[in-house]
Amino acid sequence: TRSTRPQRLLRAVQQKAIKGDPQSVISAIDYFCRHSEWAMNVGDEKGSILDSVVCEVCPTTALELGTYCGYSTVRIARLLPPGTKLITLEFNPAFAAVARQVIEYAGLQNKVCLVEGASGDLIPKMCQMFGIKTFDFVFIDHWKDRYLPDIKLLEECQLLRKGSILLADNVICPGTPEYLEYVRNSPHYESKYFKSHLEYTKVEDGLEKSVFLG
Ligand SMILES: CCCNc1ncnc2c1ncn2[C@@H]1O[C@H](/C=C/CNC(=O)c2cc(-c3ccc(F)cc3)cc(O)c2O)[C@@H](O)[C@H]1O
Ligand SMILES: [Mg+2]
Repeated sequence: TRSTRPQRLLRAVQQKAIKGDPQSVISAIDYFCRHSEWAMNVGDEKGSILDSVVCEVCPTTALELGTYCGYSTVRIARLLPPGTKLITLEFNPAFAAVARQVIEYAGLQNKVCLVEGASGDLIPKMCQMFGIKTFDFVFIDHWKDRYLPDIKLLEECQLLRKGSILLADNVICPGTPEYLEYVRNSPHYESKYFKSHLEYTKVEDGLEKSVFLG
């Protein structure tokens, strides 16, 4: 049977990147998506905004919703100091299998914990599974209609603290109108929009950075 796009993306990493070199894995995926097949990775332009926010926050605990092929997982994990963990949630087993291999190729398996399952089921288990009290940083890039319910769940589970940073992809394209309305109007958040472009295209998109105020 035909390979899937994530499998072809993984093959491009294995053929073009250097094992243990996260930057070469990132470049191989960006090259594949620009010159072979578009894929819904955050990409290089929004990715450098992601990098700067991660470096500014220096999180000790980080969560990613929607691993897909592990591109943003590698971008985030490569910037984390030793001893910190990025927990990434992915409910599609085929995507999770590809992501594990991408993360391992980058040599970042010790900084990442990929948990297979739905965010709605797993978020309430973060404390019992990992002893996590609160997350310093959350990157949101899963199904767009799940952004809002999942941050409300993070609030309910008391997994956010004063100063926790949420960074959401695709707030323009495909768009997350309910999420934007909430974080921009809620007294519990201070929000800022980072204008950019949809990965590998000239279409406008951007990232919304929201600080939880408690
Ligand atoms: C139970 C569902 C909610 N909980 C969930 N828990 C764990 N993982 C979940 C997940 N939802 C979705 N996922 C996973 O996240 C990923 C989903 C990402 C959805 N992303 C998009 O749709 C997207 C789409 C575009 C896009 C933009 C323009 C266009 F023309 C076509 C596509 C661009 C992006 O950057 C995107 O992120 C998959 O790997 C999926 O299996
Ligand atoms: Mg996205």
